[in-house]
Amino acid sequence: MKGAMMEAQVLNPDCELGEQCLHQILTDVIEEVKQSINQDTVGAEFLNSLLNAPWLQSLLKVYECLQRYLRDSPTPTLGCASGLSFQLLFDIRSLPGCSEEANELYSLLQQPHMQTLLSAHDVVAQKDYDPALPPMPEDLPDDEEATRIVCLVKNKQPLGATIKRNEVTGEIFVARVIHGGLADRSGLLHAGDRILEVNGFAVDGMEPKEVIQVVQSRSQGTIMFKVVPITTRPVNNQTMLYVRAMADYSPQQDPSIPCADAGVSFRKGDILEIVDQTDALWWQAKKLPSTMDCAGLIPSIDLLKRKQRELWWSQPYQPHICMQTLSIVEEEEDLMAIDDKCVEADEEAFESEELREEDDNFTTNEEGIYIAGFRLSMRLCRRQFHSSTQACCHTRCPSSCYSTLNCPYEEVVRYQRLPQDAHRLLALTGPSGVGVNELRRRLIEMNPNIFQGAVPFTTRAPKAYEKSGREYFFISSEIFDSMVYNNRFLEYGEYKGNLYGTSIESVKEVLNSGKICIIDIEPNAIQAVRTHELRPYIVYVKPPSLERLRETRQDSCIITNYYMNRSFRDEDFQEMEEAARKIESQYWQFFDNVIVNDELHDSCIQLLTVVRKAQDEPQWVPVSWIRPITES
Ligand SMILES: Nc1ncnc2c1ncn2[C@@H]1O[C@H](COP(=O)(O)OP(=O)(O)OP(=O)(O)O)[C@@H](O)[C@H]1O
Repeated sequence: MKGAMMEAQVLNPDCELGEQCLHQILTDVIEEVKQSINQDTVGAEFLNSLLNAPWLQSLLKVYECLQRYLRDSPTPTLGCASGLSFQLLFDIRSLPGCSEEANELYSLLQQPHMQTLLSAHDVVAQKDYDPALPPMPEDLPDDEEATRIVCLVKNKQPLGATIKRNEVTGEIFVARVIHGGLADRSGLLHAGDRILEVNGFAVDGMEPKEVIQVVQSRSQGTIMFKVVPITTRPVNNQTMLYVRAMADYSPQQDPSIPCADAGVSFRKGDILEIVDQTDALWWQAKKLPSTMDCAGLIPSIDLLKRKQRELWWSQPYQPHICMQTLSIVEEEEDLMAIDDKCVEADEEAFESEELREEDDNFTTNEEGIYIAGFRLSMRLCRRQFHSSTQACCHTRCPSSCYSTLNCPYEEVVRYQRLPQDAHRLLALTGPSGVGVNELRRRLIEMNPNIFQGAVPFTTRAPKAYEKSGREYFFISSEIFDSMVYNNRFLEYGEYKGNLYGTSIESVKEVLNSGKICIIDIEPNAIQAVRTHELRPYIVYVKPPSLERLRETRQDSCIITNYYMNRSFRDEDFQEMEEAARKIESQYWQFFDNVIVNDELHDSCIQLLTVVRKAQDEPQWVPVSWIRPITES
């Protein structure tokens, strides 16, 4: 702007900057910009439209006037022009015969516009800007309460306040003012104000419902409240808080909510902006993304915990997944009796299958680059745990088993990975057979320089062709146990007497190398993966409809506990659908993204988009990942 002014000064030498003739300067600048528009410059067009804007022109004119006023600092020649005009009117009227000019002056001074102008002149001249209040009535009783008349102009929006009745006195109070609602924006109604009248109706003794009827009888227009304002208003020192809901909530199904219409319903995984926590039981929040100004009621963390606990106790007892120990798994393995109808693949069979994998290029890509983390034993070991009654939890479990009960809202912040930060771990999960490994493999194959799997650990002996650190890290049972003891595994388990596990170190090694680590995890390992060092982005691979499964998996094969690569059957699809339902009901809140694996090609493209999003776009992540809680 300074540059523009200098330029303008050159254009019009008659205009001195000292005289503040900005308007003239601007006109010259516009002229200059017009010429540059001929050169088809987009920036110049924009500047032209900006400088031509009527509001800017008017503003500058006002500015000039004010500058002139400040410079001249005029003083009024008289302070009571309206008084003088009355005197004149009186004098003219009392003249026996008056000239034409006197008559014209009389009619001019009599005009309301002129009188208002003179009166405004006097206010400015006398600097008498305070409102004139009527004198206080002298017979006011000493105990008279100060009342306030509040007029709100209601449109179709709700008023944004709830009321309650004092059961002893029958008085009606404003219970709460909803953040961002009409009442809140007016700044005139506050929680604790006692309502005396609504639209002229005295409300003392009325039921809250009746009061609301009076309010609602006027859906639009002015609503007048006569209130006794609360004397000590709580200081509003609210800070904005963002949380991820870990439970579902429906105000319509909650008999304890003070006003269901003011409630906000939410589902697991929704992000809520909490704007008011004044009330110990009912907070005010907005569900994001939101275009609404007005917040609504949600249960506070303590109240929601209580509700969750009540619900939990009212449900039939189920042994919790985290209560199982390794010995139980061993028993589970015994339960894996050989089904007459199945041919159980024995160790040898698996070995030969593993060899065949190599031949099939299953773990090497076209360039012969080895892809870690797809070995059958590891996959079968995990699958066995998953399919065996879902009762085992061989995952590092830093949070409590009842984490949802302990923390129905998880505090989150917006996190944008910086280019110099390690990539976020990409963890895929889904029901067995849905295609998690297929998608993962394709992604790594497409771009082995960008994506890499984590090399698992095992206690089994290496085969002749295997290399430690490639297929597996081969370690002793003692070392494996100590790693378990030290919580170094994201998940681990036993298969045919050997232990297998994915360690945090394996994942970190990939991340530290600058690549994107992509792993598949069982849903019950999600909690273990969600740490600030890995900052995982969790993608749920969801099966499409049964119909689409039948259509798309016609030529695909499934690896079951007993069969290698057998064709999908209808019961596999049904099992997959059932497993998906269970996973979604338990873990939905942890999913950052969902891919419905319908057409494989489309799913791969979707996954690539998701990966880019995960690494390059801001995401809501637990606050503890950004500000780790230090233990004292
Ligand atoms: N969208 C798809 N269309 C057709 N076939 C698919 C699709 N996705 C995966 N498949 C095939 O389904 C079979 C099972 O997929 P995959 O092995 O990836 O399952 P998974 O989810 O890893 O399950 P598990 O962990 O139990 O092995 C494979 O033969 C795979 O090629």
